[in-house]
This record gives sequence, C-alpha cells and structure tokens, in this order.
Amino acid sequence: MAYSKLITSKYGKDNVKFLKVKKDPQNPKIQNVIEATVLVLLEGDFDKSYTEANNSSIIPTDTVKNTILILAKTTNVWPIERFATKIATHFIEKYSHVSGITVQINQELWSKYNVNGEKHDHSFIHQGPEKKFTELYLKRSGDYKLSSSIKNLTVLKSTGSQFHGYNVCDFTTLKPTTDRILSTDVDAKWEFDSKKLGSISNIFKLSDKETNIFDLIYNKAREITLNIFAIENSPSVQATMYNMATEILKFSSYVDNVSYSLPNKHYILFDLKWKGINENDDLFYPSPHPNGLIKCTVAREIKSKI
Ligand SMILES: O=c1[nH]c(=O)c2[nH]c(=O)[nH]c2[nH]1
Repeated sequence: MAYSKLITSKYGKDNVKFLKVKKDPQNPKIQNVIEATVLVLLEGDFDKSYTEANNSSIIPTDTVKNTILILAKTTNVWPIERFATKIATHFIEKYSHVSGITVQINQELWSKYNVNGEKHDHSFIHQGPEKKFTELYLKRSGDYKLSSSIKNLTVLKSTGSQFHGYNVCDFTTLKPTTDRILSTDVDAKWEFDSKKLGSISNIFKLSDKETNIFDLIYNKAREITLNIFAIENSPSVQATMYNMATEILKFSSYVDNVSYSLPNKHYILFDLKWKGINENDDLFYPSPHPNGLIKCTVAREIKSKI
C-alpha cells in the first residue's frame, strides 16, 4: 500500500502578460489598450503525473501560455470578464481530461489624458498600483463562479471618521475618537449571479453592447466606494464597508454578493506635549505595522414569500 495519496492538485501558468491595441476602424489613430496579466490553472485527470511520474496527460504550462496569447491575438479581449470565459471554454472543449479551470486576469489601468482640453487619441497615463481584476472558476458540468474586483485603490480621508463605543477590557489601551484619519487599500469584489448571466458560452456570445454590464457595474462599484468613503462620517471600517456593499447590491441585480477586504492603515499623532506644543492635532506618522484588517461578504436578505 502506498504511504501517501494525492488529495488535490492544480497546475498551469501564471504571469502571462500582454498588451493589446484596439484601433478604431474609422480612424486607426484612435486607439485603446488592454495590458493584462493572466493566470490559468487546470484541474482534471492529471494524478498519474504526480503519483507515477507519468507525464502523458500533462498539457505543458508552455502550451497554456501559448494558448492564452493565441486567444488574445485572435479574439476580443474587451472586457476581461468575457475574455476569461473564452479562455476557460477553450480548455474545457479542447481537452476532455480537464475537469475544471481557474482563470484570473489582472488589468493595468491605462486612461487617456487631456491634451489642449481634449482626451488624446492614443496617449495614456498609468493609474499606479490600482488594478481591475476578474476571476472565473468553470467546471466541465458548466457550473461557474465569476467575479470582478477593484484592487489596490488607496484612499485617505483626514477627518470624517470616528471609532468609539467598542469593547473595553483590561488589555484595552486605544482611546475613543470622534475625529481620526482613515486610510485603506480597497479590495472590493462582486460575484455575479450566474442564473442571471446565463451559461458561460452565452457570456462569450454577448455583444459589445451587452457586455457593457461588466463595465457599468465596475464603474458604479468604484464610484460608490469613493463616494461613501468621502461623504459618510464613518463610525468604523466595518459599518462603512457594509454600506458600500449594500449600495452595490442595490445597483445591480446581476450582483449576487459583494466582499470587501480593507486594511486599516493607521496614522498616529505625533505627541509633542513634551515640547509644550499640543494644539491642532495635525502632525501624524504613518505606522507601517501592524494594521487592522477587516473583511466582510454581503448578500441580499432572502425575503420569505410565506
Ligand atoms: O474601524 C475600526 N474598526 C476596528 O475594528 C478597529 N480596531 C481598532 O483598534 N481601530 C479600529 N477601527
């Protein structure tokens, strides 16, 4: 009897990068770009490659990389949600021993900038660490999970945030505050309702106009996040993220649930009382560690029809 057994396995290629240019057919100088980093992981009948050193079922990760690039060249990569469905269906249809696939696409944010008051046709500014992200998990049965995310959107407000009324015990040193700095790197993810979106092959067949739903939800989720962050007098990170998620759910019935993961990046007051200077709490230091980390997933309350 063997001493060990394989419990789970996945393999594929990570960090497959490309930049694709889209030219306006009427005026080829008017262009758009997608720069993306793709990950593909395959599951299926690959056990003997781990347990018997038998490579016959392995689709080399080099082939996985070539496939991503060939599909990027030969199909529409806008928007990344639809491109993810194209990659996933390709592997499921071509290789009968693939039973499930994970596709992740990280999109760099290149936005056109104004020159003489007008958006330039083909010059872009990189938006820094912020990324648009999508993840698809597709099974051979056709069941899937598709989500999109805002990642690494760093925000800070210098007032309009409070934190008090929390549990106090013999280990508590934190002082309650009605005015603090609030800063975070937003990671917001919304999972689509697959019953509303329909089958995966249906998503790939959606027209450019129909796939607008993905951009609409992304833009609105970003706007809601930024607006609530700015406008609300935040009682806590927990309450603020819940309000953001609720507004995204209200905006689109295509969204099944929303998750936020927010570090609370602390800025700590320099206490200069020792120097006799204690007016105007206005000088802080960014504390590199530790940080709070607050996560939640929010869905619609299911209304009982009874
Ligand atoms: O918004 C906050 N939530 C917390 O759970 C917490 N804990 C803490 O020390 N500061 C904060 N702030």
